[in-house]
Formats: sequence, structure tokens, C-alpha cells
Amino acid sequence: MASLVHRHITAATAPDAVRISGLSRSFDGRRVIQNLDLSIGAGEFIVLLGASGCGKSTLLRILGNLDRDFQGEVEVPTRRAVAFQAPRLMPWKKVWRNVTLGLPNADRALAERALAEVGLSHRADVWPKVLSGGKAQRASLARALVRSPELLLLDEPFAALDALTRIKAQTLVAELWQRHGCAVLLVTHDVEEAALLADRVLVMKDGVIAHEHRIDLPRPRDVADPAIANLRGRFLDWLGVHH
Ligand SMILES: Nc1ncnc2c1ncn2[C@@H]1O[C@H](COP(=O)(O)OP(=O)(O)OP(=O)(O)O)[C@@H](O)[C@H]1O
Repeated sequence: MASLVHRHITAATAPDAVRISGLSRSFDGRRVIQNLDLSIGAGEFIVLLGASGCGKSTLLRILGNLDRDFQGEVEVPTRRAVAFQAPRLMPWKKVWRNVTLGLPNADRALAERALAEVGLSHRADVWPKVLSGGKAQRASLARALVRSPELLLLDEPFAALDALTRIKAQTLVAELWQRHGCAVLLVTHDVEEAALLADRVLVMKDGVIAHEHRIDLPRPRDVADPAIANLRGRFLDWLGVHH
């Protein structure tokens, strides 16, 4: 059957890392993303908030080229990487081989460099099952970094971690982002995480970006800063959460 879907995914051109115009995506006749426009600057850290089911993961999957069944124009860099809530490591491959999975050649030195960046140098030769949740997630980040992405897509990467491990992982992502200078799109439900990490916070609702806020606070940001508490409150309001 001929598809009537018009789709266009092309390599992005500077200065933006991502350009989306008129993006729509439907499932079973229901529009989940509605004529959405969005640009992400090179090196910009975007956090995407939104109620469950509002289409955040759908947008991320489209940007990761994991879903091509959309309408509209999407420009993304060819060098991009995705990390999910579950680390998705292959249990039959040692950690370093997981890091280079899918690359044309399994370059051990490359894997070791990426593992060193996430503090896992000493774990290159273990099987994924021996890693704690936090370490497995760091291995998954190393697998993303080894691709030198211009765009890093993170879908609730810290959601399954305990509170302390989560804070460490947030700090690590902030450091990696600053060192690599890649654009980041991070999907989360955590309004504090958004306030701590983002250059710009987007709140998605009914398939569009309903609210947007740029954060100019210096980094590293302090969770005890009253400005962070203010932002939390504002984001919760936008999400319709009473606090
Ligand atoms: N492959 C699919 N087939 C049918 N419906 C889908 C599919 N993928 C997503 N949906 C629907 O699209 C809507 C948006 O899903 P999506 O996973 O993007 O939401 P989300 O904002 O990421 O939610 P959450 O915060 O719970 O992860 C939901 O109603 C979901 O059921």
C-alpha cells in the first residue's frame, strides 16, 4: 500500500543541532505530536518535561531515527547517540564490547577512553550482569559517548536509580556535556533535574511545546539555591501539579 506519509530526515547544518518543523506523528489515527516546531542550538542542553503519554519518547525516538513514520521536516546531525532508562547492555558481551557495539571496528582503546570518562576503567572486562544499576547506566553513557555525538538523546536515563546514584549520574552528565560540547535532549519527569541541568526547559502538552523557559544560572548549580526551588515551582505549575 502506498504511504501518504510525508517525511524528511536530513543532516543538520550549523548553527543548529536540530531543526524540526511541522512535525506530526499519529498512532492508530490519534495524533500524539501535532505540527511541532523546534530548534536546538549546537551544544545546547534541552530538558523535555511533560505528563506521562504526552509524546516525549515519541519525539526522542524520531530524533534518534528509531521511528520514521512521521510527517514533517526533521534535521539532525548524523553523529547522534541515544541512552534509555534501561541500560540495554548485551549480557553476552563484556562491558568494553558493549561500548563499541555497532561500531565498524571494536576498538578497545576507544572503549577504554570512554569508560575512563564515566569512571569505569576497571570494569572493561566484566560481564554486564555484575554491574550495579548506576554503573550499568554509566556504561550505557560510555557507549553513547564513544560515537562522539553532536546530539545526545537521553530518555529518562536516571529514573531507575536511587537518589544518591541519581545525583552522581546527573553531575556526570553535566560534566560530560561540558567537555564534549554536544547538544543534549534529556527527557525526564524530575523538575529539579530540569532546573539543575538545562539551558532551556520545554514542557510538552497535547503534542506541542506548551511552555518554554531559558535558564541562565551559572554552573554547577546548587540544589539549595532558592532560584532552583523557584524554577521547580514554575515547572510543576506548568505540568498542572499542585504543590
Ligand atoms: N508504537 C506505538 N503504538 C501505539 N501507540 C503508541 C506507540 N508509541 C507510543 N504510543 C502512544 O503515544 C502516546 C505518547 O507516548 P510516549 O511514549 O511518547 O509518551 P511519553 O510522554 O514519553 O510518556 P512517559 O512519560 O510515560 O514515558 C501514548 O499515548 C502512547 O500510548
